[in-house]
Amino acid sequence: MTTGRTGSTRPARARRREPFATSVRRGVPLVWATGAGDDLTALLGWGERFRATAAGPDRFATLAREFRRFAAAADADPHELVAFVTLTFAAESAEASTLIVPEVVGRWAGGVLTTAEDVLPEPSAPAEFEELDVRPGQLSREAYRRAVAEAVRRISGGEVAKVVLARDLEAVAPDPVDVPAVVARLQEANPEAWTFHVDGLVGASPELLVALHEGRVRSRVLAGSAPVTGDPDADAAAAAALAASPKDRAEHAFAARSVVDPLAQVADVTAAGPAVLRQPRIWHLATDVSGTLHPGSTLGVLELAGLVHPTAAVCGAPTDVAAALLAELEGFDRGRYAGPVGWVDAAGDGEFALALRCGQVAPDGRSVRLFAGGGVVAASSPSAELAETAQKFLPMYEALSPVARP
Ligand SMILES: C=C(O[C@H]1C=CC=C(C(=O)O)[C@@H]1O)C(=O)O
Repeated sequence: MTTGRTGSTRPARARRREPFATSVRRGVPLVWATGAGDDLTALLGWGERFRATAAGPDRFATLAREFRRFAAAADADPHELVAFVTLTFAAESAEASTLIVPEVVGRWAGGVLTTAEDVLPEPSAPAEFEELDVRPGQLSREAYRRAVAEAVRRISGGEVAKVVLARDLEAVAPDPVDVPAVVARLQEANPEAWTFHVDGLVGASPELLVALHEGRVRSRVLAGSAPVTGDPDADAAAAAALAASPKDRAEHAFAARSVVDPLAQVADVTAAGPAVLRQPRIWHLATDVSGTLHPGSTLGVLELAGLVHPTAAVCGAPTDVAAALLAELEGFDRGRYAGPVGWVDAAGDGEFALALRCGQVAPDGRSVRLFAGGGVVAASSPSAELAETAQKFLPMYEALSPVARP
């Protein structure tokens, strides 16, 4: 399904020197942001010039085709014509995978917001502090523990090697959630992550599914976790234990292979890792993958995302068995959680994160469904996985309720 019109992109002409937190308060923009301080860069979008939605196994190809069709009719510099995209985790999801070309694109860098047109809304005033009421989601804590125990049994029986199991929470607000404030807090607290807001999906993911820039491919694969507590000695010990943990290294190896193998079919890639990566609330094992698309390749970043999704960081191994098992054991629709989220331009370049550490804001803005999951392998324990998911809810929880951080 598509709506919208075509037109041409005018040269950049409006520049505003203002904090990122002010730029995101101009209406409720589409957001893709990463970096700290002077290195913070963001792509922002206002309004809707074109929207395409898709479902099912062909959702990647459908959105890529619809965007190409739109771009072909638009008289624009391919690198200036940008779409924000969120795709569902599962082909069977009842939710839509959505691609939005904004009316106005903004680029925030070096303290300056640059837009092609000087038509932005004035920044809104922040909402009053409001504590959200966090309620159980569709999979209770006890049900999650049971699901992990059952997954370990199935792994021991040889049915599957790894499966990633998630649970959800419902954060309910008396007034509509102040999404710009949530975005600004997520970005400030998680500068190494990719902060996003696309079609009500908001979060800060530390995991880059795939990026493509003029033939150069990048990915950051994460799997294997330990909590960051703020105590330097305990944190150093946790990082060392994570780096040496056979359970986490096994969990990570599945994820790294699930990205490197498909990318190697279309690009010359090398992988560096795993290294221990510190996020504000959690350590991860991380492998950075980089390379160059094979000569003559016409693949864009959306097609690359479709090629690697779902990786074993969010699904498991073997992929098809793990996908069926997680659907059976979780028993809920993940929607866009753990699906690709990011942006693409009309040249096919762009960046996609895995939608982790995120929530889906309800259409009335009064609730946010939060998700977190963990990779289960033979040596996993239900209580440890439950604790790990609790740790992974923290970035969203802290951004929704502005509590002091250590
Ligand atoms: C599935 C999630 O995390 C993935 C990414 C990093 C580490 C993970 C882990 O250690 O289990 C997961 O594979 C999530 O945050 O919901």
